[in-house]
Amino acid sequence: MHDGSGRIAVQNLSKRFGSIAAVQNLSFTVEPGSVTGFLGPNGAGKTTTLRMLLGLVTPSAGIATINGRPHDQLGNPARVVGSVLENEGFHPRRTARNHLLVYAAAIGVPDRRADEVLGLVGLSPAADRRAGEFSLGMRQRLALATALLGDPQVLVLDEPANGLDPEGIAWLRKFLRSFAQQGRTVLVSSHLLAEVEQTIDQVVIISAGMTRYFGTIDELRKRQQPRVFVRVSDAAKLATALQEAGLTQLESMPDGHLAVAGATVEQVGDLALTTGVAVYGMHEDKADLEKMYFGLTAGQFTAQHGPPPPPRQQYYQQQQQYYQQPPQGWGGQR
Ligand SMILES: Nc1ncnc2c1ncn2[C@@H]1O[C@H](COP(=O)(O)OP(=O)(O)OP(=O)(O)O)[C@@H](O)[C@H]1O
Repeated sequence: MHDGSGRIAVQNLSKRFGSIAAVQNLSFTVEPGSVTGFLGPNGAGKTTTLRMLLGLVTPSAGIATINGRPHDQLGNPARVVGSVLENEGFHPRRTARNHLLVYAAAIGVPDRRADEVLGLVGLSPAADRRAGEFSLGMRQRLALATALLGDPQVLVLDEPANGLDPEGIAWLRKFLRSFAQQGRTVLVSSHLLAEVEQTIDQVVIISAGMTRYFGTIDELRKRQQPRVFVRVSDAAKLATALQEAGLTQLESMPDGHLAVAGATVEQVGDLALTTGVAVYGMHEDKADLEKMYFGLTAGQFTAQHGPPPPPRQQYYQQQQQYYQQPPQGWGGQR
């Protein structure tokens, strides 16, 4: 049987659909008590990965486990993991409560659980309305209620904020956090960092089916370096002075600015003054998580067809420093 840990482990997971490498050697873990974001642009392989985790797609290589077991070895999986995937279908003429009663019977939980989960997702007032009349946001809540029927230890949600209004998103955020605070596990996919940034503790970022970053969101924030952009009378002279002062991460921008990473405007201004170059303009580019996410996932479509052209290539390579190798010690491929 499974180990009851609430841990999700994805190890060297790959999936090919003919010539398309949808997922390539992906590895990450999701621990209980946390909300983990699973981020990547459209077509990055998120849904395919989640479907492999949930036993709906067979991996070409590698293994995805929940509680130490692949999905098909979980016994009564609805008691362990609840999931909401894209395009969940509901019988349009069935009421929300009836829909839940059918599922409750299928997984062997008492009927009263249907009303409990309707309450949990804020759908009690709509219990007797037909699902066909529901808005997209209400359907998302009903799908979540269905996932919660078995009182699972683990929740896996694919783009759950789709169709939710700002109030719905705020509600979902609070719900997922309190679910995780009970020592449960939440893995939530999105293609928008901003949508999940305030909800998640951990993040797995993928692009073109490969892991680009795996770690805490705080660590990701810390890795960002603000840059100072300066336009001067003699950029080469200032660059030499900056390097001598230990500020070596420099880049000449196409618009003539010199970008200096890890420096303050005061440092750059003072150095320009002592070096004797005139400053025509200067601004600081504050650390921006969204920009960094974009940098990590940029090139998804160019990477497979040769290197992207400069200056993007330069930027892309810079971002590689943020790439964090998955933890060592994974088992081999299955
Ligand atoms: N059943 C399938 N047959 C063929 N190709 C597939 C199949 N499912 C997914 N793919 C391809 O695998 C790649 C990854 O798709 P996937 O749906 O996993 O990405 P995603 O990150 O979930 O994207 P989105 O955010 O748009 O939902 C895409 O190129 C997609 O076209």
